[in-house]
Amino acid sequence: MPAPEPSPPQLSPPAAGSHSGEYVLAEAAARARDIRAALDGGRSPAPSLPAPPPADARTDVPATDALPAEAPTAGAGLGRILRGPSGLGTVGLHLARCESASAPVEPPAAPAEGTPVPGLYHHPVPEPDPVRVEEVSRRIKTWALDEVDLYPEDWEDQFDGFSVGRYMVACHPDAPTVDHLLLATRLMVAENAVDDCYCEDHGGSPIGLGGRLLLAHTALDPLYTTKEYQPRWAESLHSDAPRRAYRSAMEYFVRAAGASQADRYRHDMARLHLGYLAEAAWAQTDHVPEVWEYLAMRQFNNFRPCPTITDTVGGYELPADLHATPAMQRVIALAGNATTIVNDLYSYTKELASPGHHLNLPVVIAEREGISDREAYLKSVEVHNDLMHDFEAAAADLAAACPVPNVQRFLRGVAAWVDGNHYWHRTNTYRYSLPDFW
Ligand SMILES: CC(C)=CCC/C(C)=C(\C)COP(=O)(O)OP(=O)(O)O
Ligand SMILES: [Mg+2]
Repeated sequence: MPAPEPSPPQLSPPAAGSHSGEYVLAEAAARARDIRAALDGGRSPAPSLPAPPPADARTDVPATDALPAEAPTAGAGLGRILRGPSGLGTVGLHLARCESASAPVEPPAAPAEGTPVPGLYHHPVPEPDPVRVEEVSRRIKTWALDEVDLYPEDWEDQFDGFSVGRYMVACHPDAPTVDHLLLATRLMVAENAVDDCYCEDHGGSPIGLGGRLLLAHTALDPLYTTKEYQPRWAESLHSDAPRRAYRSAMEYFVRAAGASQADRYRHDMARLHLGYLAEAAWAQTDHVPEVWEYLAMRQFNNFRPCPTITDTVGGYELPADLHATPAMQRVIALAGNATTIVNDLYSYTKELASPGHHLNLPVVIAEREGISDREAYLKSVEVHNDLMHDFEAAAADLAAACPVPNVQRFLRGVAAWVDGNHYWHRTNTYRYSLPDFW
């Protein structure tokens, strides 16, 4: 008979009348501090990155600026929490700004094109640092071509048109270096390679998707098996572009991330793959889900894995216990959902023009609620706006309840990702155009 398990540490119940969410957060914060202290004597180190590549004057380009001081539509208190403090004497509170103090000031980038969806609640961001954008764009292309053989020559225009460098620089204004930005950029490219090649317009299909996704997932979450079968699995990771991209991007990420950050990412990617499978199952049977069912699918088939790496890309770590609290999970889910409905709105005309019956929120609302395409689109804008307001309120509540610096910084990082994601969709006129509804 196995020895009895030691009983888990008992948490004393919250004092009568105390707020249970705050109690959970305070306990989690204290436990995270204890764990951290036990592991490293109380320091809160940034995970180290792989050795830098050969000297290159622009490899570690510091940020020239962080987040906008105040979003025009947010109240001053909320804006301060989500976007960081502003005003005299606050420069030192922006981590990215600290490093840039002695850097040459770059001329502001020319404003990018693109019109925001009318009535969409969003926060404009400063033009991403053009020096960083150029460097990330150059290095990601070298990685795609030389390290993972990602695409044939005739896809080059689409790769360039995706503008992934601009995307990631806009979404991670507090990344300390270009090496940190590349962690996010490789993963973003790999995630899109899987979506395009397995699910969508570059040879994707719902048929057989489950098997393909599961095998690709092992590039993130390795197979542990017997000596006889291990080598066949290892070879398989080089056998197509999506798997080569996942494997390599994850290798870089794991070297930079803490163990719980890597595991957080694996969990978020399993969620994403589950969402792809539901979408594919509905496509196979031509099923149009109810609106709430569509929203549930889209909570999984979602940008979530991108904002949740904000701490690794920022060079710090949100402890697992704090990430796992219900309040933080709610903030993350609302942020992910808002960013993903932004995609449904900006990619609406592209998806209408694509083969098959592509589901997005306006399409599902029009069909399920029997209203016009225009009314459904405008209703989808309202759904997005409600999600954004709920995200901001939940983030502000959490920031007030849990004044732990890494929590505050993580919340600012998620908000920055939300804003950068909107910026990228708005300005990516190569890929997206708005419908004629106004
Ligand atoms: C980058 C990442 C984790 C993406 C996962 C899910 C995904 C592909 C989206 C949220 C984008 O949606 P969609 O497939 O509709 O993309 P496009 O509209 O084709 O840009
Ligand atoms: Mg879309």
